Amino acid sequence: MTKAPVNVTVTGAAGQIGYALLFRVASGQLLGPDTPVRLRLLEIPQAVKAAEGTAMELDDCAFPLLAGIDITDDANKAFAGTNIGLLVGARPRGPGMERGDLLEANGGIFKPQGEAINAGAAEDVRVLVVGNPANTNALIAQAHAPDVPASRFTAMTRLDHNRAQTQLAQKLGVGVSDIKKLTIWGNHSATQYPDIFHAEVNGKNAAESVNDQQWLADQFIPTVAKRGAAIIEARGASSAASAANAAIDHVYTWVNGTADGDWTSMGIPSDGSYGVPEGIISSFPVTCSGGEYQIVQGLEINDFSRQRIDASVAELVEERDTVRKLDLV
Ligand SMILES: NC(=O)c1ccc[n+]([C@@H]2O[C@H](COP(=O)([O-])OP(=O)(O)OC[C@H]3O[C@@H](n4cnc5c(N)ncnc54)[C@H](O)[C@@H]3O)[C@@H](O)[C@H]2O)c1
Ligand SMILES: O=C(O)C[C@H](O)C(=O)O
Repeated sequence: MTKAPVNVTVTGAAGQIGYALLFRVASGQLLGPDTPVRLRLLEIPQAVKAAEGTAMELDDCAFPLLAGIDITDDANKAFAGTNIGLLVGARPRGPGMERGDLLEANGGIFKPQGEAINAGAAEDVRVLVVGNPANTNALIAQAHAPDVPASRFTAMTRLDHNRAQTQLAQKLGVGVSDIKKLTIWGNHSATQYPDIFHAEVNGKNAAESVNDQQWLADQFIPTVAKRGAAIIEARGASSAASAANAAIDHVYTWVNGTADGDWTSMGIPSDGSYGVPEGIISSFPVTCSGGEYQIVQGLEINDFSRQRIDASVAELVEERDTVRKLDLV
């Protein structure tokens, strides 16, 4: 190892996604084969032992890039000096819980984690929130880290992006890498809008190649938007390996850049582009370069897309207003 290790904090490390994620981070897939990592695992006290078990397994892999593992139930220790924060641990929706209850319960997690990031993270810290409701949890954390640039707080819609890519490739009988410039707009929820109007399939416009408005409206969009629920129904548990894979993709692309002639989807604080109210964390098409992302500008939004983007953004505004009333942002 010649480079200094990058500190990667993973919350909810003993959970399902944590188990699918940590080995890939430690093997170099998050940051590349030349970058050593030091893992910081944050768990609630009852799950620290399970996290220790995972750490034993990580040790047993003898990953050359793994410079060390710290395990704690203290957010301040977990985020001290961290460069990359993967915020996976969240409170799942329980029986009889309303959306507002869920947001309040998650406020109890993401507020102190935002404060801990503000207090001690490295200057270049980059945060990905995976734990649901991811966009608004990211907003809560960001609101409590006033000294960190807001742009460093992102929410995961890469899983939705990857899902859309495969659905479209299967419809057209092409490979996933033949598809470029897909966009997920809005919230990581059933209101999200997967947009193929600017996507390209082997250089041709995807919507024109599909040429099937009914498939788009009645199959493609609901399949992508409700895929999480379909996985829960089929597995009896929410997506874990695919979510971990998307987290790896999100950070890898953010740090290493998008390919020429392509873009990706990230939940990021809106700068007002495309009529999305400033400050809410909404998914946009972005290009990445030099460790920074930029919203793709100048896309023409047709009426079909406008309605759907507006509906998902309205849900995000409602979530923001709920957490505002709870004094969480
Ligand atoms: N954005 C996405 O695309 C996406 C996709 C799949 C799942 N998710 C979400 O990711 C989250 C995690 O999923 P999972 O399957 O790993 O759940 P899980 O229940 O298996 O694991 C969650 C872990 O978080 C821990 N945890 C709870 N509160 C914590 C806190 N304050 N600090 C640290 N750890 C804490 C729990 O002890 C548990 O080990 C869920 O909210 C899920 O809905 C998001
Ligand atoms: O955990 C969930 O509710 C679903 C998850 O966000 C997913 O998209 O698979």
